[in-house]
Amino acid sequence: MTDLSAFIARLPKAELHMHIEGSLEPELMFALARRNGVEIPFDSVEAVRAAYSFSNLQDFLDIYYQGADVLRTEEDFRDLAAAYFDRAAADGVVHAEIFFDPQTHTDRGISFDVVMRGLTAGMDEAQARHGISSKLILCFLRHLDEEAAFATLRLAEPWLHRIEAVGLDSSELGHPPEKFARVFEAAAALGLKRVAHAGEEGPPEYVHQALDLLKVDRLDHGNRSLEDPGLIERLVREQMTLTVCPLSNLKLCVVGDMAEHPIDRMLDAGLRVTINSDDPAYFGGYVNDNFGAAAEARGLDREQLVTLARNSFLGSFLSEDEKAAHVARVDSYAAGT
Ligand SMILES: Nc1ncnc2[nH]cnc12
Ligand SMILES: [Zn+2]
Repeated sequence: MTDLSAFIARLPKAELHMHIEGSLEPELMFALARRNGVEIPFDSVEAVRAAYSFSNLQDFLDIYYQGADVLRTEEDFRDLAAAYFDRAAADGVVHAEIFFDPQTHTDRGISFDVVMRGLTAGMDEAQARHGISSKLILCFLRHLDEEAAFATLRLAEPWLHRIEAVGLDSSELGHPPEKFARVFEAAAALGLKRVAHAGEEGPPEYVHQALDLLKVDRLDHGNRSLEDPGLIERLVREQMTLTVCPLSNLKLCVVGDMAEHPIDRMLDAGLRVTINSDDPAYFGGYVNDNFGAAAEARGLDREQLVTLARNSFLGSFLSEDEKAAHVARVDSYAAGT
């Protein structure tokens, strides 16, 4: 282990952009397929991994939604969450705000309550076993319509005590944030915070819409904001947190090579950027792999890594006191190493 990867390994951090369905490792996919008697179109774990070669977001989404079909019972969702939290704990994650895609499940006849009971059981166990705190972000699938998003929001109402925010994910191009402005307004009225994927494949205009129409508290990805200097200035001025996902960007061809990743340009511009894993089972790495890959390719130093870790808490939905306590832990770790 290099000095830098040892430093990353124990750096306290929060993860703010991780789709729980995207943490389904092929081994668990096979175990759940067997347990539930579900056919999957692969012979082996190796064959699954070999199929994970994508040329854009849609390529990935097609296989990601197919993989989620093995998730059927409350226990499956609990096992999925438990596996993620065990792995995250090993990476020094002390707080996670995780996405889930209820429509992927309710559209297959799995009830919203089954998903919620399973995920929240996994979250509560992670708190007890590892001391990891966590929050849930309900994502609407943007390739579906506004009415379906409203129906999902209604299903969430009995669970608002366990849901922190709503998000927007799936196929970005052709599905601008404006399509969901009224749903996000209704979510805000219910007291939910708001985030949205924007500027991953979509143009800077989608980032403007996420800010102006969805009134997001945090921006997921946001890479293409760099094409619009006025937008960068605004994001810096508003101290908007961007949840950047380097290995995802590489695997989905948002960047051609990690050596071209803009993470250091974003930091230099004064953007409040964080590093996250997005869909770790599909993109070849958990959060520390993402820190390591970006640090190596872009020559990030300890000070930049500490800024990224501080940002992960500052950009979280923890209380101001909790944020301050975590930031103090990051600073004392940095001072002691
Ligand atoms: N990177 C990503 N972008 C959009 N939707 C997603 N769903 C899971 N991962 C995603
Ligand atoms: Zn994502």
